[in-house]
Amino acid sequence: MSGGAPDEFGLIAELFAPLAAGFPGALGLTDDAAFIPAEPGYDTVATMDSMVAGVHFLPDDPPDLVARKLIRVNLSDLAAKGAEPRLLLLSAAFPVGVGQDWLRAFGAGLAEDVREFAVHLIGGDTVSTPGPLTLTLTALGRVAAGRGLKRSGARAGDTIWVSGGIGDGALGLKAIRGQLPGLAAAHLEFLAGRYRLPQPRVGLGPRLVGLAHGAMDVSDGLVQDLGHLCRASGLAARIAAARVPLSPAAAAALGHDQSLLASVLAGGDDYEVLFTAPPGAEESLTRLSAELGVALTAIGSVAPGETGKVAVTGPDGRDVDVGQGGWRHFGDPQQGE
Ligand SMILES: Nc1ncnc2c1ncn2[C@@H]1O[C@H](COP(=O)(O)OP(=O)(O)OP(=O)(O)O)[C@@H](O)[C@H]1O
Ligand SMILES: Cc1ncc(C[n+]2csc(CCOP(=O)(O)O)c2C)c(N)n1
Ligand SMILES: [Mg+2]
Ligand SMILES: [Mg+2]
Ligand SMILES: [Mg+2]
Repeated sequence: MSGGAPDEFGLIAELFAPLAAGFPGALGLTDDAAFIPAEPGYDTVATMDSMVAGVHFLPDDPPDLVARKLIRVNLSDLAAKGAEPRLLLLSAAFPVGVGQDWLRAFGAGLAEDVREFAVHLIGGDTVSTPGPLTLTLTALGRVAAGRGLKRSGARAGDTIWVSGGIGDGALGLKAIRGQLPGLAAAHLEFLAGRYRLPQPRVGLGPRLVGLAHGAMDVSDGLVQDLGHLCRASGLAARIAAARVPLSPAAAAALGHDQSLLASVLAGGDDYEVLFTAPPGAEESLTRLSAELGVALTAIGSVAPGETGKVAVTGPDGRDVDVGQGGWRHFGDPQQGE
C-alpha cells in the first residue's frame, strides 16, 4: 500500500495481517482459512453484526471510530452471553474510490481495539463495492461449557437490570445532526462520543454468569430488545421510565425536551447489557457494580402475562407508548430521517 494505490493483497498484508500475529492458527492471513484449536471445557460463542455507511454510522464519521465501533458492537453481543472475546473475522466491502488515508486510519482503529480488548483478527475478506462502505464482523468468544447467558433464561419475579446509561447513543446521533438545540457543548460532545464509540461491557458480562438469569445487549432500543428477552422467556415486563439510568448529558437533554424520552427508551445504539436476576441477587450486583465501576440499575421486573409485552410506566404514573420500541430494518418509520 505504501507508494502506489492500495490493492486487495496490499491491504491484507499491511492493515490486517499484523492483527493476526498473536494467533498461530491464523497463519499470518496467508492461507484459505484459519485453524482454531478446540478448547475442552468451553463453549465457543459466535456472533456477527454488519455496519453500513448511512445506516449504522455516518459516512463522514472518523474511520478509526468506524472500525472500533464495528468491533465493539460485536463484543457487546459476546459480553451479553457472558463470554470473553477472543477472535475476529472481518469482511470489508470498501467503495471503489476509497482513499489510502481513510484505509490507514481504519486500520489504526482496528489495531487499537484489537489491542484494547486482547483479541486477534484471524481472517476475513476484502472486496470492492459500487455501493456504500459495508463492514461485517464475526466475533468468537468463550464461556465455561453450558454456562453462557441466554435471552430465554429470565424467570417470573426476576428484577430487570441494565448496565451503564441508556439513550446516549440515540441522542448522540441527534446531537451530531444538530437536533438538540440549546444543549451545552460538553453534553453534545459526550453524546456524540457515545454514538460513535460504544463501550461494550466485556468486564461485566463474564461476571454475570451464575448471577443473571436472562440476558442480551441493547442495540435496537431498550423496549423492543426487552420484548425479545421476554418473548424468549415466555414472560411480560414492566419497567419504570423514571428508573432508566441516564447520563448527565441525557438527563440535561430530557430536561430541555421531555419528548426525547421516546428516543431514550426506543432509539437504540446503547450497547449496554440488559439482564434479569432474582431479587436475592441485588446485594451481589451492587458489589459487582462498585468493583467494576459500571453502573447497574434495576428498572423493573418480569412476570407471567402476555408473552413478550413490555409496559412502561411514565414519569407521571401513566403508561408511555413507545410504538414498536426500537429500530427495525425495513419498515421502520425512523429510517430515512
Ligand atoms: N441473515 C441471518 N442469517 C442467520 N441468522 C441471522 C441472520 N440475521 C440474524 N440472525 C440471527 O438472528 C438472531 C437475532 O439477530 P439480531 O441481529 O436481531 O441480534 P443482535 O445482533 O443481538 O441485535 P443487533 O443486530 O441489533 O445488534 C441472532 O441469533 C442472529 O444470529
Ligand atoms: C446514520 C444512522 N442512522 C440511524 C441509526 C440507528 N440505528 C441503525 S441500525 C440500529 C440498530 C442496530 O443495528 P443492527 O440491528 O443492524 O445491528 C440503530 C439503532 C444509526 N446508528 N446511524
Ligand atoms: Mg445482529
Ligand atoms: Mg448485535
Ligand atoms: Mg445483541
